[in-house]
Order: sequence, then structure tokens, then C-alpha cells
Amino acid sequence: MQEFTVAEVAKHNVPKDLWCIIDGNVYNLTDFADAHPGSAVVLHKIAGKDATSEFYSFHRQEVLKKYARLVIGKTAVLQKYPLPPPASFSKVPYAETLATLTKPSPFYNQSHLAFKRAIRAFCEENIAPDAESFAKLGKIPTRETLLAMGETNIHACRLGPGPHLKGRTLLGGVLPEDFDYFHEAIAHEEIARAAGIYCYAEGLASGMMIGAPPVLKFGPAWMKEKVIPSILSGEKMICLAISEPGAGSDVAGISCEAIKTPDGKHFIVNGTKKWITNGTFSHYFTTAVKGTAGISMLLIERSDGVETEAIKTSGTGSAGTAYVTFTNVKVPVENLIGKEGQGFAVIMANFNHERWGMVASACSAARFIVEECFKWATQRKVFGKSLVEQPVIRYKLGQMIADLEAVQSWYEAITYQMTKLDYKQQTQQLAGPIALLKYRCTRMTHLVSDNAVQIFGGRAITATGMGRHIEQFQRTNKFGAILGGAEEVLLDLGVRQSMKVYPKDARL
Ligand code: HEM
Repeated sequence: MQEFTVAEVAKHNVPKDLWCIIDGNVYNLTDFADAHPGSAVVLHKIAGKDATSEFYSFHRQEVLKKYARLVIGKTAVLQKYPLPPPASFSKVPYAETLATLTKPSPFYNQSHLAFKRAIRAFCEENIAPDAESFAKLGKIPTRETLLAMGETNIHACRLGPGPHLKGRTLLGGVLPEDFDYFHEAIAHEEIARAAGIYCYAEGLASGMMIGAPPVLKFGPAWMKEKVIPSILSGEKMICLAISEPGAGSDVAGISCEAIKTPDGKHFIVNGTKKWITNGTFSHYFTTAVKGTAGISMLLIERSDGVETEAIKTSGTGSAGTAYVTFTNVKVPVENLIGKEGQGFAVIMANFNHERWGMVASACSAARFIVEECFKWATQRKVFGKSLVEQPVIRYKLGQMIADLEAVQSWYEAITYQMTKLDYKQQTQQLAGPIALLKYRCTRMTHLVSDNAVQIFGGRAITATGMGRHIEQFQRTNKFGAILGGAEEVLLDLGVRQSMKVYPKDARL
């Protein structure tokens, strides 16, 4: 690259010959000025000057990457803000979990770190580039992306440890037998970080994370053999169809009915499901139905009588959130997941993994927002000093960090318990704590979202530019307080679960 002196750059200081220096590099903005979204006028004011500080007041670093073509040379001035190398861990305080950098941890080892680095690299290369534009356009992820997640076994990793990992090559060189719930949590965390929780991330087969476990844990052998490989490869999609227009957290209230044919060989399914993540593009529906025996779970293939329609939410069309209608759908009785009439137990067992996964994603998303706020507060100047020099801003950051780290610690403690308990024990012993944890987590994200909006001001309600991640987070954050069980329902469940084991002999 050609090197210029500061004095040489200074000569190009008029609109028809407009150069400037940004972080050591020389930009020729003459032809770009009229197309500049921030107006030509502001560029005229910095013509011929070092505009690094002005640039970082109004733009994200990614703008420089996108417009690298405008660079015509460099100066001897040392670059102060180099773009971070690929798949690196952030050095901004609290931007990474405490164990990611150098701090010791009872839970994570080198294998977790290697996995984290590898999946971050995958996400940066394959997921992040589409995240913003696809979310805006409401486009579902491409087949290539979903297949790439299959090839690298990310789909399989998101279903947690188990026999489905046997013989698979995992990212970071992790051996399938060493893979535990901390690895799985890292997969959810990294996807949420790269793709935006309750936004583009939802399209990345998150329906599978909740729709496939019932098949894996309770489905008959033929079903596992037929369905699981095609799902884990990314060829086919599956979703969980439980909630209905008249039944959300109130699962017992579902009305989608499945009536057995007189020969006992099929169910005829009639009813609707609402808010079904990935429903618009799923091939399989893990569906809760009501029959004479009570609630059952059925695997329904997309076929005649299955219709899906996109629902517009505050999130994005990338999630494929659907209204599903089953009209006289003929389903073989072999498609029962678990025993007839025992669907409630399958649903309840599944909820734990779903809620825990939501916490993993939400902690990571909140951490990313903390990082955004810390960076903004440091580089944004008001009343002659940076925001972070104002006590009120430090108070807000402190609240966010303290809440986040408290939830993170509880979630890691529960994750550790999951690594020591089998699936049945988890269902019996962790349903209450996980319900309470998810409640605490979404209260934390409310605070993080609220404080982030106050720190970013107008930019927090602007979909592009400096605050675009904050805008998305505050717009979609509420999903977490509803999906997988509303906060109020979870608090109630948490206490009811502990009442079941309350010692009969305990007295004040
Ligand atoms: C390489 C040089 C530059 C490029 C490629 C560039 C590009 C952009 C882009 C893409 C935006 C829209 C922001 C977004 O929504 O993402 C923008 C906005 C803006 N730019 Fe630049 N810019 C450059 C230099 C500068 C400089 C040196 C200034 C100095 C004053 C400046 C001032 C602004 C302002 C005031 C806005 C509007 C910010 C807002 O709406 O909050 N730009 N610029």
C-alpha cells in the first residue's frame, strides 16, 4: 500500500478532491461523498484531516470492512483500532464468560475452549454474513447453510450428549464420548451471538432443538432410524407443534384432536397449532394431540391436509414461525412418540432441555449486548467526555454485568448437574430449578435490554447503524419471557416442584 504523509493528505481538502485519514489509512471520499448516508456536508468538514475520532462516533467498525475499496494508502500513524482477527475472543471486560479467557473454572477444560473457538469460526464464516440482511428480509437460511451445519455436526451437537453423536467428527477435535452439556451450551451461545437471539438464529434449525428430542428419547426404533439422520444432516427440518391459539403455557388445554380409525391403524388429526418455530419450512411436526386416551405425541409428516402459514411476529420471517392447520390428516399409529395418552410426560421432559437451551442463548445474547454497551459508552462522547465517565452510565453497566454473571453462575451450576444426572433424573430433579432459572434469566435480559436502550438513546430504536443490535434485542427480548413457558407459569411450577419434595417433618 502506498504511504502518504499527513501533510500530503491535508492538501486534498475540498469537495472535488476529498481525502481523509481514518485509523492510519487514507481514504479517497471524493466520489463517495454524495452517496454518504450521513451526508456530503459532514465529510466536507473533515476533508484533508484525521477523522478517526469522528468516524468512531457514528459508525461501527464493520463499515470500514465493507468500504475497504475506498482505501488508497496508509500513513506512518500507527493503527489504533485493528479489526479483531477471525474467531478471536473479545478482550472487552465481561464480553466473554469468565472461563473463556484466563480465569480458572471448575466446569470448562481445553476441549470446551477448542470447541468454542471452532464453532465461533464456523459462525463468523457461515452465519454472521447473512444474519442482518436475512433477518431484515425475513428470509429463511439457505439450504447450503443448513447443510453446512449438518456436515460439521452442529445440528447433532445441539441435541446434547448421547448415542446420536457416536462416530461423528466434532468441531474443535472434541471426541463424541467427551461431549457434554457444556459443549452443547457453547453451541447455543455461539449461534445466538452470531445470529441474534429470537431473530435469524431462530431459523437455524432451532425448531429441531425442541422438535427432535422427543423422537430421540421416546420415539420407536424405526422412527429414529428414518428421521434422525436426515435431520442431523440438515436435509430435513423438524419442529415442535404444541401451542395453539387457545393453549400456550396451558398445555393441558390443547384441543387438536386425534381420533383412531375403527381398524385401529391410524389417527385422523384435526386442529390448529400457533407460533410454531420453523413450521413454514419443516418436513416433520412433533405434535401434541388430544384423543380418548388423553394427550399423546405424534410425529406428523408434511402431507395432504397439513398446511402452514407464516405468522408475522416482532422477530423475523427467518424463523419460519407458522400457523399450522391439520385437516383430516391420516397418521399411522406407529407414529406415536411414547405411549398413547402419555404425551404430557414427554412434553414436560422436553421442556427442561428447551428452557435450559433458551437460557444458554439468552445469556450469550445479553453478554453481547453488554459488550456493545461497554464499547459505545467508551467511544461515545457527550458533554465533553465519554459516556463511561458519567457515574450514571457506570451504574447501568454495573447492574447489567452483576445480573448477567449471577444468572450465568446459576446456569453453569445446573448444567454441571445435568452432566451428572441421566435424562429421567434431570426431569425429576431439575424441572423446578430450570423453570426458576429461566424466569431469572428473562428478568435479567429485561434489565439488560432496558439499560442498553437508555445507554444508546435514539440509536437503540434505530434499525441500522451503531445501535442495530440493541434495537433488535429490545424488539425481540420479550419472546424469552413467553416462549417455553411464561415467567409467571415458571415461577409457579418451580415452587410446586419443590412442594412435592417438601419434608413432611419440617416445622418452624
Ligand atoms: C470511509 C469513510 C466513511 C464511510 C464508508 C461512511 C459510511 C457511512 C455509512 C454506511 C453510514 C450509515 C450508518 C449505518 O446506518 O450503518 C454513515 C453514516 C454517517 N456518517 Fe459516515 N462514513 C464515512 C466517514 C464519515 C466521517 C469521516 C464522518 C465524520 C463526521 C461521517 C459521519 C457520518 C454521520 C454523521 C452519519 C450518520 C449517523 C447517524 O445516522 O447516526 N462519516 N456513514
